[in-house]
Amino acid sequence: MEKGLVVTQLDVEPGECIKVKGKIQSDAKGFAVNVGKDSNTLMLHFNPRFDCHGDVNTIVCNSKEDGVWGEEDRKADFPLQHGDKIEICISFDETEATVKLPEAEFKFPNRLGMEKIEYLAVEGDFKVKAIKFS
Ligand SMILES: CCCO[C@@H]1O[C@H](CO)[C@@H](O[C@@H]2O[C@H](CO)[C@H](O)[C@H](OCc3cn(Cc4ccccc4)nn3)[C@H]2O)[C@H](O)[C@H]1NC(C)=O
Repeated sequence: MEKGLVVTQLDVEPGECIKVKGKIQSDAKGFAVNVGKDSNTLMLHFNPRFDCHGDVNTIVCNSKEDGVWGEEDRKADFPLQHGDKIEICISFDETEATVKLPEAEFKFPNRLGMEKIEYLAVEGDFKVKAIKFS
């Protein structure tokens, strides 16, 4: 399977923002935005599922430590639609990560106590248009 976008060697600190602008494919089954240290150590796996892994219209968040997934956190809201052009803004502090979407905001605990984000990956049915760090 083709990999999506991967950015390494980042140094994103608490309070700073990672902005990923793009389009959800019109036939999207799901996509994921991963941030953390590397692919095996994730502060946040933000995974909107339109219809995959047995979930329909569900946002699943999780962490990954040394390659092992943590406990999933399923969000109540699903403010996304096929074909949406959106900007996803991810920031964090010592206690939690925040994901801001155009019409919703989600929190996820900083379970690993990460003090910087060095890795960003976007996978699945999301076409990245731009990335901005602010
Ligand atoms: C009930 C017993 C089985 O539980 C199921 O176990 C599955 C395997 O662990 C869980 O699915 C995994 O959940 C992880 C988060 O907790 C990740 O989402 C795993 O996917 C990683 C991944 C990303 N990608 C790239 C990608 C991402 C998005 C769309 C297309 C490709 N390929 N594999 C995904 O395979 C799935 O969320 C879980 N379902 C439940 C309800 O717990």
